[in-house]
Amino acid sequence: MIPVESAPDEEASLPKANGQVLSLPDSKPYDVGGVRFVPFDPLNSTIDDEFAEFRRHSLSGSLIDQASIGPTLTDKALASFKTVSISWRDIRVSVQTQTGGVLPCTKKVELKPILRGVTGCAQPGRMLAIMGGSGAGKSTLLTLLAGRMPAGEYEISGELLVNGHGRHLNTFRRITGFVEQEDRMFAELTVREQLEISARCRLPASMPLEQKMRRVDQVIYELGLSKVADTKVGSFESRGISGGERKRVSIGIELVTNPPLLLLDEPTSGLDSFHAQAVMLTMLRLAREGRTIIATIHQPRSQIFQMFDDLLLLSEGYQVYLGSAKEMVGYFSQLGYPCPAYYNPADFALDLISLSTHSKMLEEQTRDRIAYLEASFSRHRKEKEAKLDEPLDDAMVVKPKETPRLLSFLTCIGERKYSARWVEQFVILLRRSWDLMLRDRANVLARFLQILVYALVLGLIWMNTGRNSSDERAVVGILFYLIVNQSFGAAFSIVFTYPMERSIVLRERTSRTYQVSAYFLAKSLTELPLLIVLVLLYSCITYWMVGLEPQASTFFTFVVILTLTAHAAESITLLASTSAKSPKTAASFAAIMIVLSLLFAGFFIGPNAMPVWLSWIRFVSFLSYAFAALMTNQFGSLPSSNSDTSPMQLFDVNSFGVGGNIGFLIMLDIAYRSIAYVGLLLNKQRFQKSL
Ligand SMILES: Nc1ncnc2c1ncn2[C@@H]1O[C@H](COP(=O)(O)OP(=O)(O)OP(=O)(O)O)[C@@H](O)[C@H]1O
Repeated sequence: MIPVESAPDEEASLPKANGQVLSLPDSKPYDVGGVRFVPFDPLNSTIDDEFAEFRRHSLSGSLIDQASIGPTLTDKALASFKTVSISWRDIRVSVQTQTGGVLPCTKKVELKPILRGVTGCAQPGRMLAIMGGSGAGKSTLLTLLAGRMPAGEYEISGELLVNGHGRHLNTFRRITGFVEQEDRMFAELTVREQLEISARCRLPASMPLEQKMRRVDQVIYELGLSKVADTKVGSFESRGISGGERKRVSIGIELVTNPPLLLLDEPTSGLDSFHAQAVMLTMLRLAREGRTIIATIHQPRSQIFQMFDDLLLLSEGYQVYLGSAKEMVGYFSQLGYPCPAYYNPADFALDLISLSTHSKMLEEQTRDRIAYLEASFSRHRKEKEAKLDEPLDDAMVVKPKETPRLLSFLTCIGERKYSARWVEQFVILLRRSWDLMLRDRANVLARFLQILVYALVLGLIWMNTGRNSSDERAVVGILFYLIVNQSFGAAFSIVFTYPMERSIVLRERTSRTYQVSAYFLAKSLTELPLLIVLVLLYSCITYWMVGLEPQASTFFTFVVILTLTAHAAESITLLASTSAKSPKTAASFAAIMIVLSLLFAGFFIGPNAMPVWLSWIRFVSFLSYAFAALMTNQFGSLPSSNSDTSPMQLFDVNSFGVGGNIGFLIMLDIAYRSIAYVGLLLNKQRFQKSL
């Protein structure tokens, strides 16, 4: 274990010479923060023996008896592996694209190839870089290797093995850390909090909390985040940690579970060269501890390029190189493309394999060159393919050496689908939701201000109206306005909450951090105390200023009805927002539902005057029960001067009484929330089931 208390700071932890951060030597032992690292012997595979390597690692990446495992990895078999090698062969991916006009009959569906036969392998203790120009297919390949290809859109073929076996995608995803290009996390949480949530939810329930926290400390140290551990991550609006630190937090969220295979999509994008180098150095260190690291990367500087062990080059979906990163320049030189002196090999490779569209002539030239490079690589591959069927002798089997720092992988992965128990997930999420709500102080203050303004303006406009018994119609208008006001206030306060969290929640759900039910309940309960306080404040001002029925029991019943109305409005909004993909769509859906509830509440049009085929809407309109409950509460016990013109008669208020209407209101509220929960459950990322 790394002595966390005496952890050196981030810069001190990087190997240096003359003040310059250096790339780590490939195979020599090195010191980091007083700890001696003994890296794996690099396997020094070259393009010439690529297939021998591919074969060896497919069969020997695991340290267990291969014969005891079936063709597809089960959880139990997987847990026996200490390291993971992944190999793929002739991967082809195409996507269906639509061209043509707006009308369905004028549209043409075409199959666009993205990857056209890609082969490779990634081995423990090594870092593989996938490079290529923009649109070459890097992210597609990485996403496919991570087992996260979106369902429906893509056609995929090829072979993919994990430690020599077909993979079970759900299990595979659990042992894989996938760091996306975009950093999706809560701006208001600190670095430590982000990692703690990941550790507490994703490490096994049997692991003591102290050990989980030690793991968080260790990751913070490993990623050089000690100085910013208690700083908020921040966002575009509120400055927090730097871009490089953000990227490392994203990596840390995946790293706390100690995955043996880490895939990173453009981990250096948007970073300055110093931070890019620091991030990649961290990756190299993690690789040398025995992990398998695969990263897509765009135009790395030469120091970063030197850190790669293996390289896979893609051009327009074609594979033009696979092998040792160091051998790449020699390989292209043999093909007649020497790298100029003092040139960054990464720049050289990208210039060589990129399609230029500046002029027709250049495009033709570069296309021919790419075709030649692809054909050369293909020839090379076919020569070696025959060797794959030859039996391997024992001497060829490579077993990674255990280093003092080699972590015991997969001990961190629990046997259950979700590592933490439901109650624990719920408590963690409740705490997070609560913190997020309170830390968004501007929003809480705005909600208080909004309630005060609404209540005071309303009270001033209709001051003492209720005390003037001849003005019963005006009181009805006020009662209806109160519930409409509460409904829209509550709806707009939460309409953006879920859509704004959606991308983070989707990421967390994909990595099986928690169950949706724990998240949903935690989120629902967090809103409740603030809602009650706000309704109470609103009622205290309006009720007495307007001069409604002065008994205490009527007042408290009024508060209960208004609270339930606001809660039901929140539920219907949640229903709209969990089914929508963007805040704008959520707001439109919520507005439609609340306006329909309002139109059929019985204020504008009585039940008998409603068109028969539409009148069913009043039964699912929460405002119709809220309005009837408020009317009965206000007028139910009052002797009317003229029963024909009493407000209860005029508005055809139902005879369920206050209790009955409150009961229906609660039932509708529960129904809306339940549908919202189902919407949330279904609104998830879906992945291809094959490969
Ligand atoms: N769902 C899709 N629909 C249409 N085209 C797609 C789809 N997915 C990928 N592509 C296309 O496939 C090609 C490869 O995309 P990919 O994102 O893998 O490239 P990349 O090498 O990662 O590029 P960059 O470095 O710019 O991110 C691109 O031309 C992209 O437009």
